[in-house]
Amino acid sequence: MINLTTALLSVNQMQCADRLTTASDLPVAELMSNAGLAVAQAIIERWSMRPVVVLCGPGNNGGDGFSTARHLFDLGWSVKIALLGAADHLNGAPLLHFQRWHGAVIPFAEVEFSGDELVVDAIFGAGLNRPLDADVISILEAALFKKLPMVAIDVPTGVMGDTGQSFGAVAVVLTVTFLRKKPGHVILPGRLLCGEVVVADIGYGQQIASHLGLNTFENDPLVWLPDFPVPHPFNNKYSRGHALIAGGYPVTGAARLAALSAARVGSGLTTIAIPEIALPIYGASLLSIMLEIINSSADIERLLNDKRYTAFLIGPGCGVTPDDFDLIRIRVLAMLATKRATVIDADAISCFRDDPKILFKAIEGPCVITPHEGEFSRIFDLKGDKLMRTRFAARISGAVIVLKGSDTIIAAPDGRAIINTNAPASLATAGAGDVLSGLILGLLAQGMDAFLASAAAVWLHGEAANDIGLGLIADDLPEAIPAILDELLHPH
Ligand SMILES: NC(=O)C1=CN([C@@H]2O[C@H](COP(=O)(O)OP(=O)(O)OC[C@H]3O[C@@H](n4cnc5c(N)ncnc54)[C@H](OP(=O)(O)O)[C@@H]3O)[C@@H](O)[C@H]2O)[C@H](O)CC1
Ligand SMILES: [K+]
Repeated sequence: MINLTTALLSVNQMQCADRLTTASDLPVAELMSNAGLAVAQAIIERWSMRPVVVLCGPGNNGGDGFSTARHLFDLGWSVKIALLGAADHLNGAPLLHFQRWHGAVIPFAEVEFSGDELVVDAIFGAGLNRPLDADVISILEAALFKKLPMVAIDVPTGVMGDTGQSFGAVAVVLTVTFLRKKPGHVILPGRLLCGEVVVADIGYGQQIASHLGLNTFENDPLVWLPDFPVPHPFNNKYSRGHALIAGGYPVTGAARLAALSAARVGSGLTTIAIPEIALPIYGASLLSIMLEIINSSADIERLLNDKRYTAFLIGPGCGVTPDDFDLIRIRVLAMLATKRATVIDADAISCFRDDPKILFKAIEGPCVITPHEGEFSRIFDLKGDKLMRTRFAARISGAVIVLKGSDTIIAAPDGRAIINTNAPASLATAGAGDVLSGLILGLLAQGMDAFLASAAAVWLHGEAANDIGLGLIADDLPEAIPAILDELLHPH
């Protein structure tokens, strides 16, 4: 069972949490009061007292706003409420909190932000279900134009909680959400629009998380560290697996980067299978990485039948010309036929563009496919948000899908998904993808579960890039892995 600490809540799961909680012990109005107190708390921890305007919508998000306004007012702050729509449309808990408010209330149309120095966005939250109307967009843009810091309740108005997509949202400084983050807090552009995210427990109780069927997580060692292969005294180089990479020619750097990465992340042995013509190039630059010459399909068969190889990688540097396609496809299918862990990257993905079903049908063992958006669209004809597309691709292919980007998503065929948030923009550089596929290969070679190995590799990849900083080139990444592993496995 994956640690639920970094689990993300869908809008439905949030509503389920509300129902489970209000059915048992806490009425919605009290949850709402606690929500307002949490928002007020987060504000006073970050800003000195100043005039605040709370923009309130017609539903429970607005209700949180009324409650926030009252808590700030009770602390001596100067607060006014701007209400979208008519007060007599309010009902339930929002109405109750509106009735407890005795300060100024102005209609949205009269908001000018004159004298205001802080804006609380309590217009729409989890209930957003369509693009914003012009009056809402203009008020948000007016606040932005006046450079007023904004605090969003639950999510910035206009951000879809389940997907991170924006329908007219503007960036806020701070977002206060409840019980757990939503996917919209970590997937782009939502992540960038939310600013700092504070998660408050407003009375749900942590045990409720285990009743919500949570299957989406923010990437963090908490999710996969228990399954991470750690060297131990009884290890020998054979017990730590043997990674095999199909080496390209004349593009040889990709496979070498992948091999170094697999070795650095702990694969006991790492071999690159290369055509004889490439021997001088590979041989001149590699020491601990071994080489196998393959000049015929019989050579490949011999290698793949050797059970000592525990995981395969094909794709980096394969070279995409039509006559290459057939050879690459044959090799991919031969690797998959062994049912041993296989990573399929780059051109080994693209070469199935004409008939992806051939690839999907051959996937019976642990398999990880690592496309960027372009390669993804060559084998998956899917529309919709990134999280849904990655999940669906995993389900129809039977592979773990690593859809790369600043918000890489790792999805398993069983529906679980992990969203990565540590990757710096400097990773958009040639060869970084080869390093990532090598890291995944190295962990698979040691027997790690394909889904968790992919998440761990994506996280290590981002951490290494953060350690290196600007000016990063892919060549630096494998050498940065030991320090990350040391920090991860031997925290100081
Ligand atoms: N126990 C609880 O429920 C708690 C909830 N919390 C807060 O509640 C919000 C979610 O509240 P909800 O009422 O479900 O939805 P919103 O307040 O986000 O939106 C209200 C309604 O507005 C309509 N809507 C949606 N999108 C738009 C739009 N673009 N333009 C205009 N109107 C829109 C929609 O109603 P319709 O009938 O018009 O479809 C929404 O229902 C959650 O975010 C939390 O902040 C508390 O935090 C905890 C307790
Ligand atoms: K909001």
